[in-house]
Amino acid sequence: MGSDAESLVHVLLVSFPGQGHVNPLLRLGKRLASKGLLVTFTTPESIGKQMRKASNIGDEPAPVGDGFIRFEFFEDGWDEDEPRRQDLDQYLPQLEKVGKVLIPEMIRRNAERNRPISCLINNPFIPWVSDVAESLGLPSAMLWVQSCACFAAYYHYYHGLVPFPSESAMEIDVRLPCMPLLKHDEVPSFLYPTSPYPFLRRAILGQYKNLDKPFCILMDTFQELELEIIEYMSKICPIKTVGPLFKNPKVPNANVRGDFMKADDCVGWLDSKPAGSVVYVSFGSVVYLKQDQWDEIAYGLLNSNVNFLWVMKPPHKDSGYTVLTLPEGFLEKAGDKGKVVQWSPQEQVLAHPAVAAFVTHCGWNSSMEALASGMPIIAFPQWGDQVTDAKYLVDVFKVGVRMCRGEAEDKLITRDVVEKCLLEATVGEKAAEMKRNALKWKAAAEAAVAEGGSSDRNIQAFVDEVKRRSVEVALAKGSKSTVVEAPAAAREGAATNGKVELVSS
Ligand SMILES: O=c1ccn([C@@H]2O[C@H](COP(=O)(O)OP(=O)(O)O)[C@@H](O)[C@H]2O)c(=O)[nH]1
Ligand SMILES: O=C(O)c1ccc(O[C@@H]2O[C@H](CO)[C@@H](O)[C@H](O)[C@H]2O)cc1
Repeated sequence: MGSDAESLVHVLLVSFPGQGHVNPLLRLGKRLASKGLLVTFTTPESIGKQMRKASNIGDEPAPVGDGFIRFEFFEDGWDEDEPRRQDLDQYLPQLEKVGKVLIPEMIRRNAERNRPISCLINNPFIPWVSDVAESLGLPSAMLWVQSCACFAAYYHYYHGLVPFPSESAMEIDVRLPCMPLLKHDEVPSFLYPTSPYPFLRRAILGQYKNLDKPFCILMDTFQELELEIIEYMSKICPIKTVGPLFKNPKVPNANVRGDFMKADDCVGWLDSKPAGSVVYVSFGSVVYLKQDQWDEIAYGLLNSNVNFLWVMKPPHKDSGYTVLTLPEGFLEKAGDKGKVVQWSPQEQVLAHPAVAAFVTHCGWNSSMEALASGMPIIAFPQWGDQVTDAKYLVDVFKVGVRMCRGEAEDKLITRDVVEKCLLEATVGEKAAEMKRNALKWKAAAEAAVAEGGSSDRNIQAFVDEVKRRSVEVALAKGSKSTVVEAPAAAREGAATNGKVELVSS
């Protein structure tokens, strides 16, 4: 490794191996690197292998702005084709067991190679990373990869601060401070007493048991987007909003990506379409719909006569999901009006002028990417935070129409409803109003990440704090200190705590 990289303060990012977790943590890594840190990103080798195959990940540290990012994966102790990886109730304890041994070894190895690690950062589902940090006398931080509203909902549930739906009162609304009233089915669905995903409830709440350990909770949201709830929760927890992380003004083209699958080429096809004529349809990396729902979406797309780009990712062989098919003759009928891919370069798609609207499952990454790209959405949430995100996208941020309320409703959304929503979001006054609102959020997001904006100031303050703590760590360990520049002076300028004014019908 070049001596330049060795002289930098070094942070280790440990990610849960899910696409919706890797993407924001890797984006944070690039942002920290661009501000002059050496960043090592790690996740299990099973995913590392996929990332190396799909993306441009080399063995050497990649320069990003003033710093570098590098990758080091760790074995999770299971055979390559172990099906239990698909069962989080079995996989999370396995990750904890091996991670608690292998991450300290990785840290020791790096120290021996003259690049001592000064801070650990994890994302949800692997809260034991802060135990590892504590046991080694290192500071730790956590990147929350959902909205602050969801963070607040889980926090209030975990501490029993307000009543949530329970077996005896399934349909109660939930009133949380500084948030709109949430109907029972707008609360993160892992908290429903009937949730079929109790392991995901356990996984996400696991972080709250360890919430006193990280010195900072970074969030992929921005001040102006969730102003009141961020201010409220910041009085309780050490929150710093740093989003939208996917917008990195300093290194927009950094070639380091974390896709698990190579994206299919669809930009050429989008280039051939008129501006604002295409609907992009994607349900993220883990949601799978049933075949009858898939068919209704297919016919809704055909009947609406819109151009469409549809992501149809193959399920993991051990996931228990069957491979979805398209109705007979669908592709022929669609002709050049439609394109179906297995995985898309979503950031590029959402930024493309041909795209008019996004049918999304409302995962938080997709939601932030849409908001920050000025893209109206058609909400098709299924579970977890998605149902809360849909509520905010439609009723609070006012950038979307609702196509469904979530998997718990167990309702087939018919082709007529699909068609109606597609047209509502792409043609007429309501569509124009949503686009105006979306463009306001795009501008607000750009201001937040621009030099001196709210997220940029928070990242800079975090980097300064990591550097300050690295000196303490080095002194405590009696080892050679890493070179630390003086903390950047507090930045002035584009900061605003103003609200974004929305157009409302
Ligand atoms: O075809 C696709 C579908 C998704 N994504 C990316 O995968 C992530 C999905 O995260 P999200 O939180 O939206 O949903 P999850 O997959 O975790 O349910 C986002 O960053 C998307 O940009 C992508 O690059 N191509
Ligand atoms: O790999 C899994 O089993 C897995 C991956 C991701 C999951 O949740 C997704 O995470 C996103 C970030 O928290 C969230 O916004 C999205 O809605 C979820 O689908 C769950 C399981």
